[in-house]
Amino acid sequence: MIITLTANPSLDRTVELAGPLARGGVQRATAVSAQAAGKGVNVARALAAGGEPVLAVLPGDASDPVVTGLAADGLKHLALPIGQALRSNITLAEPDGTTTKVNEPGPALSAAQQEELADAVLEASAGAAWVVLAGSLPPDVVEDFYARLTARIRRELGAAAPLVALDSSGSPLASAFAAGREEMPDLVKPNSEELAELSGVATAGELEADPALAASAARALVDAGAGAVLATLGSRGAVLATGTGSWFASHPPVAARSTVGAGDSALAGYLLAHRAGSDPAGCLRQAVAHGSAAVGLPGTAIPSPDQTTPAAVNVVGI
Ligand SMILES: O=P(O)(O)OC[C@@]1(O)O[C@H](CO)[C@@H](O)[C@@H]1O
Repeated sequence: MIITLTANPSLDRTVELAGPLARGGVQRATAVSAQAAGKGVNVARALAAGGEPVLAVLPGDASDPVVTGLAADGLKHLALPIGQALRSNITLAEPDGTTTKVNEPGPALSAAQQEELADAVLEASAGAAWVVLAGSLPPDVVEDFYARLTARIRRELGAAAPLVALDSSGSPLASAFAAGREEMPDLVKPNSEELAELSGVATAGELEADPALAASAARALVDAGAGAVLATLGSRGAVLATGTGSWFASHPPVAARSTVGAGDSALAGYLLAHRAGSDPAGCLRQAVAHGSAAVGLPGTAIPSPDQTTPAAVNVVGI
């Protein structure tokens, strides 16, 4: 069983354009779609598609389109009413697969609502294999929310505490590394921009162009206390650093339709392989297979394992 927390869920609206995005112009959409989403929700969808029992925890009223969407899709979830509408995030998808995203800040959560959300995750997590803390934090949520929740899960659940995976950005991610080693995630999944920001050694472009540099930045985060670092490098693939080594994996190019949800799919692929008992290189292989498959799907669509091609992934020690 895996629990996901999406502190700032969204209704992802995808607008498909007939041609390249024209800034300042008026363009007609060729298709629109909407899906209940947010990073933890996407991870939960991919896990469920892989046969893993999941519970997606999120704030949201029962009548909110995100929550009704999850119910309609049959994804097991626990939504805590907040008396406010969740956000809509817009993806503008161009025919060549370029995606431009505009994410709203989301509704502010009061201190009591933050506490309720943390309590719900704690309660659901007892005995789970993993808890995935994912995405941005809504306005007014303390920036070290994830670090505090990690510490609380370990302190209060002791031997029944799940492993903790963190996929966030900006200060919620940075504060996990500012915290003590006992608050560090067992797995952290930065993209190249987040790895660049955290490590301060290079730009995102430099890390994507040089997997050895990305691996050394990831290893530095393991040295700082993270259990493992799965860093996705866009179309280049991903690197994994753990206490026992580091690896780089790449996939032959895919015809890109939308990169939205690719990182979430990669994290889910890693977790599915980990649950199946794979070694680190095997987990990385499935992460890249899932991420690549997601890129070939429209909007925020999330792949199932039979849509992935792990045999096509090349994994090397780095
Ligand atoms: O604003 P955040 O929480 O950082 O990211 C939210 C989001 O962009 O992440 C998912 C893709 O990873 C989308 O479903 C969603 O719209």
